[in-house]
Amino acid sequence: MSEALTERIKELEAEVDKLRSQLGERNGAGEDMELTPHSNEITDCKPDCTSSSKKKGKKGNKDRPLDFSVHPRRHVALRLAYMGWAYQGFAVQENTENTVEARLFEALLKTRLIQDRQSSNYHRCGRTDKGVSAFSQVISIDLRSTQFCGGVGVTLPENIDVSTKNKADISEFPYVKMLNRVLPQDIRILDWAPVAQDFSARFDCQSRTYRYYFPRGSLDVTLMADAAKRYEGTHDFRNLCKMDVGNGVLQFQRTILSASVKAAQPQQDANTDQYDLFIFEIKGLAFLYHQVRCMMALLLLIGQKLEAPEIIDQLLDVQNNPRKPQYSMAVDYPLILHDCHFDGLSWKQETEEVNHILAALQQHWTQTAVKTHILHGMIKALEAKGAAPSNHCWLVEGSRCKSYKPLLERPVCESLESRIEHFVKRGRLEREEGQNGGGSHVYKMFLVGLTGGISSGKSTVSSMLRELGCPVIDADVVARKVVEPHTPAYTRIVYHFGPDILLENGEIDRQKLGQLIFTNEEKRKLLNSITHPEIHKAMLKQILFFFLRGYRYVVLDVPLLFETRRLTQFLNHTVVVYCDPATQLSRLMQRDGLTQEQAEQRVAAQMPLNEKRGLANHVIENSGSREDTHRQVLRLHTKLEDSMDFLLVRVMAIAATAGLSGVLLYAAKILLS
Ligand SMILES: CC(C)(COP(=O)(O)OP(=O)(O)OC[C@H]1O[C@@H](n2cnc3c(N)ncnc32)[C@H](O)[C@@H]1O)[C@@H](O)C(=O)NCCC(=O)NCCS
Ligand SMILES: Nc1ncnc2c1ncn2[C@@H]1O[C@H](COP(=O)(O)OP(=O)(O)OP(=O)(O)O)[C@@H](O)[C@H]1O
Repeated sequence: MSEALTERIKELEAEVDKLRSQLGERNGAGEDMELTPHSNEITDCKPDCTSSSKKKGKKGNKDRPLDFSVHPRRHVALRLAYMGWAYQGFAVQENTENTVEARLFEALLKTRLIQDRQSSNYHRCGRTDKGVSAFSQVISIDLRSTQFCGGVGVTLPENIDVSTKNKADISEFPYVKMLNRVLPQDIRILDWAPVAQDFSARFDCQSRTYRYYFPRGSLDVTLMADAAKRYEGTHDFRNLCKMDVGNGVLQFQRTILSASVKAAQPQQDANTDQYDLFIFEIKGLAFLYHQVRCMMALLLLIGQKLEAPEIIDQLLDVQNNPRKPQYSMAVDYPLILHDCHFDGLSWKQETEEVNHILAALQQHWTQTAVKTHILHGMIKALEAKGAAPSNHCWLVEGSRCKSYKPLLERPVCESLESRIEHFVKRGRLEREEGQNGGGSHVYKMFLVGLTGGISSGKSTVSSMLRELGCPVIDADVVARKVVEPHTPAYTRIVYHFGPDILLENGEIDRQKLGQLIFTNEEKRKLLNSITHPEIHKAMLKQILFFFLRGYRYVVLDVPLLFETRRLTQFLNHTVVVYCDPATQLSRLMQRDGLTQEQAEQRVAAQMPLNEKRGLANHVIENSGSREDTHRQVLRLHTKLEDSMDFLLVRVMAIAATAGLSGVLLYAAKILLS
């Protein structure tokens, strides 16, 4: 009886072990679970935080609201490394929570380095797809700072007297340490750099380097290395990428600065062991969708001697081979965004943190290398028993046909022209006839007007759109710029409203001017007649700037859109942010510290919100929660991305012939006439 019981216990223990190991595997990056577990504690780390002070200060801090408006902000670049294997890609997506960016923002919020994503002035250097890793992804963002004495990238709080603050040489928040404490182990911040306010990780990146790792197998790596050189230079890569015409990509020329195939361990070059690892390394200014994986697929075919190296030249020759042959690209997991190059950034490392990261990587490497060698030992043992090693290349997606069909004899994908035709038919592209009969294509661009009543939530909505990557021009911000001292509008305002309207430092006293114009229609009209032409001119310059940078649409956040009507003729979409009158009034009083009478005067200075609602073709109802508004903004964003009702702004075509000044002249004529 007791023997049977012991036997049964053993069986159950074995079962438990089995289930445990299955659970480990199902957790995706199972190896990570065995690493030092990450702490979830820190929420409000002070610059001098140590583990003991952290423990003391933690309790009670967690849910205490933090007034971000009394802290300096600092525009910084953060460099991060991640193992992308367990993630659905870098950028946030609507249909999954499992992205690197989602984890990153959770950490930024948890550490209270940002108030929310919308107001964080965030840009990323590149997107990496599902399964792709990065050693040097760079983002730019505004973080809370300790620097009341200013410094590179620092913006001091507006509504507190910084002269009362301690300006001694106080150290900055330990950004790297703070974030790494709350990030998952497979995402690490490496270092940070203070950057100028206008720095953008997206637009200021000089070049990007990708690496693709692969074992030698039965590949002829020397042939691959020679072939890789053929990628260098500026070529049309339409046959070596996924053509993303639907997202406005019509130009497939890209410049590759260098391309090489080399042994991962230099001394292995001379060996012939099929288990040695090699790297395809490629540096370019910018890359097309799936470009590196297509380039690697071709190299793998060449390495297997299924194609000659000349196939690269043939596929880059789009005159003779205008359509991409059907082929599978290389798999995702060996690809890594190895480096993003920026000029003149002064990266700051936190030594202790780098040591931690290194130790964690060594631990991870040990586990993985040991597993690799266990597998290697098994393979070798089977080979020694006479098993025939497979010549199969495991790095290409999809199944493999028994007999190889050369690329140039395969069925081809749709041509670029027919893809463009498809989108022309759907109204997303327009054909431009050239003077000598030749046709070119202009991607249609459009303007979206976002408006509402005072304090109805325009800025709230426009921040959400910005966060989704939409370019937004805020008329209130522009209105402040155009009345800075010594601008033409400033001079005219002082002339008409008198020097009493100025603060001691010579700037316009906005509160005083507000009191004057919101209680007097004539004065309001006078101010509008001075400021509005200047505001429209400045906005126009920004619109062109965005279009010339390749944006397909721009959102104009203009409170008086329907009152002035000057811009409405150029808009394809108008969006009104609505909220019920009582909510609008109470939010306005609360935000601006106004009496009910003052708030009512300001509301009355504008077209009734109900009327505006009737004039718009999209309405965002913002009387409820921010989450509710966010859901509506996501839907609006999808509509804009898919929009087919375009107003063609032909500035790009004109820019090509007349240059930017020509464009400005042309557009100014339209907008300011
Ligand atoms: C009157 C001024 C100095 C008050 O400045 P203040 O910093 O207090 O407010 P801010 O500029 O942030 O505007 C807040 C809101 O007031 C409303 N508002 C602003 N100007 C006007 C106006 N002329 N008529 C009706 N509503 C206005 C808008 O809803 C705006 O979003 C300033 O608004 C101004 O210069 N207005 C004239 C320029 C203008 O029309 N701006 C609106 C953008 S087109
Ligand atoms: N859904 C919401 N729930 C709670 N508060 C909100 C919501 N939407 C906006 N607010 C708050 O209402 C106030 C007005 O919002 P916001 O500044 O976005 O309005 P606006 O239309 O841009 O104002 P203005 O016309 O003055 O520029 C702000 O204090 C904002 O934080």
